[in-house]
Amino acid sequence: MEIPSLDEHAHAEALAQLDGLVKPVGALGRLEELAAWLCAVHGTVPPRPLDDVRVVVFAGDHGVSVSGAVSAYPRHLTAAMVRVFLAGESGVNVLAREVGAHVRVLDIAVDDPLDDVPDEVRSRKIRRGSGSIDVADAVTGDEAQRAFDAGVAAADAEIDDGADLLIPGDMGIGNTTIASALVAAVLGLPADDVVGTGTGVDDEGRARKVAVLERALTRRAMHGPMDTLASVGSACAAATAGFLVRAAARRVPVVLDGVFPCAAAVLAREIAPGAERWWVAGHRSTEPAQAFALKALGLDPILDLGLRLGEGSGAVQAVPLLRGARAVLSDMGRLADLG
Ligand SMILES: O=C(O)c1ccc[n+]([C@@H]2O[C@H](COP(=O)([O-])O)[C@@H](O)[C@H]2O)c1
Ligand SMILES: Cc1cc2nc[nH]c2cc1C
Repeated sequence: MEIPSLDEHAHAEALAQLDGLVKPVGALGRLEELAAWLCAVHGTVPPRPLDDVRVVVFAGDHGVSVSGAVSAYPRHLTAAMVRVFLAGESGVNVLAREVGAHVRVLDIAVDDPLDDVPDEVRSRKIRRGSGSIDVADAVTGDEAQRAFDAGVAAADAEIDDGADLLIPGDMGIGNTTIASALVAAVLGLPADDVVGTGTGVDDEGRARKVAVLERALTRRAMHGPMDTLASVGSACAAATAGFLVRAAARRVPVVLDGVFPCAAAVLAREIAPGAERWWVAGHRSTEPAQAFALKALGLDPILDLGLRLGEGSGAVQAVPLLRGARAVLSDMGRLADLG
């Protein structure tokens, strides 16, 4: 998929106009950078409003959680949380409402039956029951590709429906182990450096996660990003990567959230170099793998609130700052007009 360049002319013009606003040069700090980035994304100064913000939560289970040893919570919570998203009562639902963002949940690979949820939630389902990455591939190469394509289609659906800004969210017990494995595999990092405590495992739980990664990373050679997604990733990671690449290809900005979407972003960047220019990092999670992923992507998180919920919850909190950055360029007075 071809990734367009950002508009460098609009970026330079934005920086020049920012310097001329009624404030000391540079006084709006990071907001100025974000304003210029939005101009480069939209190719206009000021950028367009970000009215229609959409979170798509990719929900799925991971074979690695079957043993119950890598998460502080039982795997059945993945399916249960899908119903919570649909009821509008999850953390991201509540926070998204505050900023007027829409939340959709997609069952990509939830293991427990979800026969009671609307068909559209399951319309992009890839499979149930994935491999535990320490002993087997998570999914087949064909499933990884189909999941990637499902993510592409999910982005297309939101963009065709008028989305101005996209946020990939995640829900999946055990997915911090998967995210860490992906980051370690692509960046060549030791397991012990990338593994965190996820939902809150103790030292022994963390040591089990490290052992899983060590086995997963040496189990077999991986040949390219799609093979890595199949081997130590998951259908959800592949779908998130597809979503990210498509947003960039269609010039729609993305706010990245915590460790899982950021790990998927590292893979997406391998698949489509340059796509990362269309993304900003919404917040810094507590997971070390997210810090490595952001560094590799060259992204500096907007917020640092100690969040580790996932779902897209941190990214939605950055939306008012992006809107503020746009408003500065659009509505502030100019020094030159002071006389
Ligand atoms: O976004 C993060 O950085 C983050 C950090 C820790 C946990 N989570 C969420 O918690 C779940 C994964 O945690 P775990 O311990 O089961 O691997 C999954 O549903 C994630 O959305 C998310
Ligand atoms: C309750 C709960 C909600 C979540 N949201 C994202 N990950 C989660 C993990 C748990 C355990």
